Amino acid sequence: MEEFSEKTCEAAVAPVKISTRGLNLSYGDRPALKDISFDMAEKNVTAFIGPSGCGKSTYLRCLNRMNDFIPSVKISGIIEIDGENILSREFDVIALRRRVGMVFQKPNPFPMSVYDNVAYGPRLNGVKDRERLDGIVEKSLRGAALWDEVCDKLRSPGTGLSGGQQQRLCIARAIATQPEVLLMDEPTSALDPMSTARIEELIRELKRDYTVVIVTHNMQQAARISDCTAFFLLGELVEYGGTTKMFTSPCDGRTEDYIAGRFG
Ligand SMILES: Nc1ncnc2c1ncn2[C@@H]1O[C@H](COP(=O)(O)OP(=O)(O)OP(=O)(O)O)[C@@H](O)[C@H]1O
Repeated sequence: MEEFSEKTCEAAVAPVKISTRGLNLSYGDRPALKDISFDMAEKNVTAFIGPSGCGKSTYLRCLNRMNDFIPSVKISGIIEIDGENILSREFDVIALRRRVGMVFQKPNPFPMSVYDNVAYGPRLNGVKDRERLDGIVEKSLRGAALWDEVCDKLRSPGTGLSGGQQQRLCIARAIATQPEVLLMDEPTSALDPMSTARIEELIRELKRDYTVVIVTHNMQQAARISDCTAFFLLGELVEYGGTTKMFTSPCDGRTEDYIAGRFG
């Protein structure tokens, strides 16, 4: 494969997990992503920053082929996960969505109990044995730092938890199927500062086991939790590199202006 050395993150300390080359996406005739090429490392946190409408969520949705649901989308280029092109027609999308979990902006627990929310994915995958399910539910809730708060109300509705707890429940649900990659689209934007701090701490823990990709409008959040940062502007990846470097000495004037709050 062609080398794009400027598209690797100097702060990444692990092998490449997700490699994107020449990715273009348009909604009908309106381009939303233009010639995106970069590599994300395994078990790192990569943050996507940039003003509204610059293509961050669109790129995130490419990683689990959610854009397949939008009929007007035209896409070209390559995204490889572990060396396999996930955009190819032959790629098993159901298997991909098992490998790539997603957490959305607003907590969206299913209208069922805490237990059933977490057991939902494993059950879909054919796990029926009660003891095994109990084990998965406990492990996932512990992994999402929620177990201690809900272990005595597993049969209560997930929607009855606080907003921050609901978002951690959604994280538990996402990790219950043991994905390799966890996508998070502004996961704390609907939460109060305390719940946000709890989720940020959790994200730092999650990267022990998962490759985390997070879209955030909060620059301090990107600086606190990510190893590498990608700055998108008008569908282009303007700059990509180690978070510390990006926030202290960015290479591109547009990155500097955005980080300094001069636009966006
Ligand atoms: N389903 C869609 N149909 C048509 N255009 C869309 C669709 N989703 C996004 N777009 C357009 O694609 C562009 C990129 O949007 P996208 O949501 O990816 O940006 P974003 O950087 O994630 O924005 P935000 O930070 O506000 O979430 C925007 O111009 C948007 O209007």
